[in-house]
Amino acid sequence: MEPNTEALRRMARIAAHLQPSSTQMEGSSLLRRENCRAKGGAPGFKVAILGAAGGIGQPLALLMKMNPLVSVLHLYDVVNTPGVTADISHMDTGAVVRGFLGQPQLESALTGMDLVIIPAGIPRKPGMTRDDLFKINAGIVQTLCEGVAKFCPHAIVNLISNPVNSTVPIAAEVFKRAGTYDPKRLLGVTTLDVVRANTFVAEVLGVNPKDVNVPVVGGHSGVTILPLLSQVNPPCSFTPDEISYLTDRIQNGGTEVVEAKAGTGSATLSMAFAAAKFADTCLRGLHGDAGIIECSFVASQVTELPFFAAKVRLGRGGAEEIFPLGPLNEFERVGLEKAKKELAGSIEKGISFIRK
Ligand SMILES: NC(=O)c1ccc[n+]([C@@H]2O[C@H](COP(=O)([O-])OP(=O)(O)OC[C@H]3O[C@@H](n4cnc5c(N)ncnc54)[C@H](O)[C@@H]3O)[C@@H](O)[C@H]2O)c1
Ligand SMILES: O=C(O)C[C@H](O)C(=O)O
Repeated sequence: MEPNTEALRRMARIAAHLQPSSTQMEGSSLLRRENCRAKGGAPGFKVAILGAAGGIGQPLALLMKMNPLVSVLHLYDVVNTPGVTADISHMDTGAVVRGFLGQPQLESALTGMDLVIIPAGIPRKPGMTRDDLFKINAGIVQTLCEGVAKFCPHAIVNLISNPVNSTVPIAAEVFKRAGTYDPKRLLGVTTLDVVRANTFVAEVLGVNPKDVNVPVVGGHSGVTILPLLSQVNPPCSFTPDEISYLTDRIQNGGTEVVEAKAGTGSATLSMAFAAAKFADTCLRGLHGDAGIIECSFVASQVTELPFFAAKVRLGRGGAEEIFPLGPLNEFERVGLEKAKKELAGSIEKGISFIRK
């Protein structure tokens, strides 16, 4: 390559990196940037985290910065993103990190994104249910999803904010109203239930959790969290006492953490791990990898309810296939009826929040 061609390319790369959105909160580092030869952007996907300065958002940002499938990472919050962005951006991995602060910067945060992960909203304190978060989080999710509909309508959305059983229907209604709804691209994140189930089942079996896969269906709250212990992979059996212990522990894993944190929040680190795992499966699906299957709370016809968590196959279009629940034992059939009863109310509450 001619030396002057390489110099021109370098200048172009620097100019591209110094576009307005990348400098919004970084004025003081501009001079130092101008001395850089180039800022290499790896090929890959563009990912935004909304709520990036929070308990989940920060470790999730760290994990997404480590993901080789991510080329650009946008960190948006209503507080503290300058510090989080400066910190994460020093990691020597390929993804270019940009920070965005407050509603006026939501457009820049979202434009061009392939995947939007939403952990924005308040967490539980001891004694609260996830539904107690509805009052505040419903409005936050509505506003952010209105932004997604406007600025990156084709992005895949991973919704973490609780109560997931209601916030996913809220997001669906926002997208329908905007005319951008694609049910395959809206995924409620229930991976933490699977991560917990794998961990607790592995403890009982005395094996490595990496070698265990427990399908968890239904929703993400109390009895709606339905682990299918009859379908554990690799196949195994449990005593009635083990089934009762495991079901209870998986359904109440969130509360276990809320109580242990004693008023300072809910699961953040294990959740960031679970969210990063789920986001990675979505990106691998977008990338065209085959056989990517995870549980997620999605629009579905697996039951008579409009939304249900089940195993889904992730592909270029998002949740491209939703698998039936498979054969359930009597204990699971009873659990399914309880789950559906509670889920119906939570879904309706989310839908009517937007349709009101
Ligand atoms: N789906 C799951 O499995 C799961 C697991 C754990 C927690 N959660 C939920 O995730 C949410 C976040 O939990 P956390 O522990 O990170 O809480 P947190 O309070 O530590 O962080 C939330 C962040 O959201 C930000 N935020 C608030 N309003 C916003 C807005 N309009 N736009 C952008 N950002 C905004 C806050 O500034 C804060 O930084 C809670 O609702 C919690 O219940 C879900
Ligand atoms: O329990 C919570 O409130 C947070 C989250 O939903 C969890 O399962 O840890």
